[in-house]
Amino acid sequence: MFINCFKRKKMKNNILGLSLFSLNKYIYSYQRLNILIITLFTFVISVLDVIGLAAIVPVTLVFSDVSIVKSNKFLNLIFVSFGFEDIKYFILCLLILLLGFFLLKNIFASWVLFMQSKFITEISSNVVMSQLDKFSGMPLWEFNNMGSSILLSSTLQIPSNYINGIVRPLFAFINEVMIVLIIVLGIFLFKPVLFLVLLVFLAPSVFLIYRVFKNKSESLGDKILELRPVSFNVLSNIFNGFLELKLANKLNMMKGRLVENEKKLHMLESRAYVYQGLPLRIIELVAIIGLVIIFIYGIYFSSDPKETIALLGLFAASSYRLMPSINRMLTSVVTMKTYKSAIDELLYNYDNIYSKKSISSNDLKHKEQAELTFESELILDRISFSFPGYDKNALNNINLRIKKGEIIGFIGSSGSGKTTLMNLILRFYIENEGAILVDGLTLDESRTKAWYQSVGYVKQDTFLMDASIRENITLYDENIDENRLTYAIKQASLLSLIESLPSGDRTHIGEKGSKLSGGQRQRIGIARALYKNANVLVLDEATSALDNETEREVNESIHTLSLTDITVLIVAHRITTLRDCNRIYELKDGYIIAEHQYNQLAEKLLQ
Ligand SMILES: Nc1ncnc2c1ncn2[C@@H]1O[C@H](COP(=O)(O)OP(=O)(O)OP(=O)(O)O)[C@@H](O)[C@H]1O
Repeated sequence: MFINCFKRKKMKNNILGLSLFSLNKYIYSYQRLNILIITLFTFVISVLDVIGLAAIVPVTLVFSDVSIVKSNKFLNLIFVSFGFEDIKYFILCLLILLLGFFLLKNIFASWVLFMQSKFITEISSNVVMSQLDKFSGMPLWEFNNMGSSILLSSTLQIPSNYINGIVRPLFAFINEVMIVLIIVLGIFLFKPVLFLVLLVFLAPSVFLIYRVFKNKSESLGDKILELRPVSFNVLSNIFNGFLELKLANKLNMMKGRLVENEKKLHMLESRAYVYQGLPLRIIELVAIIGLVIIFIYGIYFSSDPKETIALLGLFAASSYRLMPSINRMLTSVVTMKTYKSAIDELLYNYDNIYSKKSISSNDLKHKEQAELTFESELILDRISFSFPGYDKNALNNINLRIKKGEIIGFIGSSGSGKTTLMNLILRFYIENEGAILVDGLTLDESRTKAWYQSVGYVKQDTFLMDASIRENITLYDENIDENRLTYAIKQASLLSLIESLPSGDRTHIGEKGSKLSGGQRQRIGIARALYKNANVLVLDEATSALDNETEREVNESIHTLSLTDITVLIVAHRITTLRDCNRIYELKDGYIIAEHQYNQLAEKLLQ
């Protein structure tokens, strides 16, 4: 569940609350015990840290005045109980004990750090998976509108920003807060005067540093997040339009835009880096001012110089330990502020995009799925559809009755609604009015998953991977059904091609099928649908970009399909593609305006 606006406003400025809230979303119930154990161990380390700090005091006391071993009750008890005779040997043993303690403490602390990093890696996988789920559940038009640069940034860059800019600093902050609190509590109990000195010097300066840097960091983070997709976008344009840009002599201009944007980004990142280092410098200065003030107090106001020296020693020791911790605390919060926008991107963007006009895969996960077979007919009953935000319908009152095994063609001028109609049949879009029925059953959310399994889709630019032919047909099926593969290859008229290749169907086809002709690519798309055992095959503009010879090859595949019981819906600009159709519907402005037979239509067009 995502938080409502009220909570959102309240949390908006509280980076710690917001970070904890967001983290909660990405920790699954079985991982909660881990986080408890890690927090407990972190607490133990903090206590050990304070013990280590406190242990330095008796050792330095013994060094400054050896007679303390006898006069101090506690030290004397150890000295006598363990049968020590030589004070020097006793001090040596104390030092070895101290060393051993620090060694073990630091080994344990490193192990906990390792556990923590492992846990953060798990969270990072959860974040990426959750982002991918979001996009795979997106309505088609939103997905297309988004563009690949946003997709890249949202699934790779933003999760990485979130982990490195929010989760790691949050864990570091929690570690340091525990240490600081325990040290401060120890000082309060042991030396209230020192506690007061720390309170007067360190607390206000820490607060001031935080106030100064937090807003600067947040605005820096926002700017960085804005600029990052710009670089992705320019790069993607350079990649996709390499040829055209080169011919138009615009490649250098594009490179310039990329470099300019990266320069701005690096400047912002450098500033963020400086902001992260500054607090330590300021805290160090404040600590030195504290030392000077204790000195002045000792010289002018104290009657007991020993007390001043002890106070100075303790102040120096605790500042020495507290300074890095306070610095890390501040740096963590400043970093979290810098990357706050990553939380906004993860939690709030793309969450409310699911409209009723599309079924998202998230919806399907939660809906009980029913079986569906297609044995008789597919009916489109008074279908109307408009895109969100558009008043005009893209489709109006579409009525169709398609029998199993029929081949149906769709023609019409550009923008008449052919692709929209196919997207409705494929259930990428959902009608505003009317219904689609398969064998009398309404194609609602409960039957969408089963329907996805029975339809195949071949577009003009068939999706092809840089893999072998068989991998492209089976889409990396782990248990390939060889009989079905052979059937699909034959029906899609790919057999002669495969037989001519030295590695047969194991031949790699290059990026986007660059080693194949247009017709061969389309036929791989058809074979894929056949391998999937699709009952319905949608060919959208599958032959419009092909030359006559390759079009003939694809048409041959369509003809072979017409002899099977597969239902084929063909959207075409080329009339010859529709030769095997039982009927051809003509669309205009979202209406079906005519029904044709191939021969009549061909004659009409020839006249
Ligand atoms: N994502 C979208 N958002 C808003 N309107 C859209 C969207 N996609 C298509 N349309 C509009 O819907 C109408 C039908 O478009 P569609 O793509 O279905 O036409 P088409 O007949 O397939 O055209 P073509 O032959 O050029 O592919 C057009 O007016 C188009 O502008």
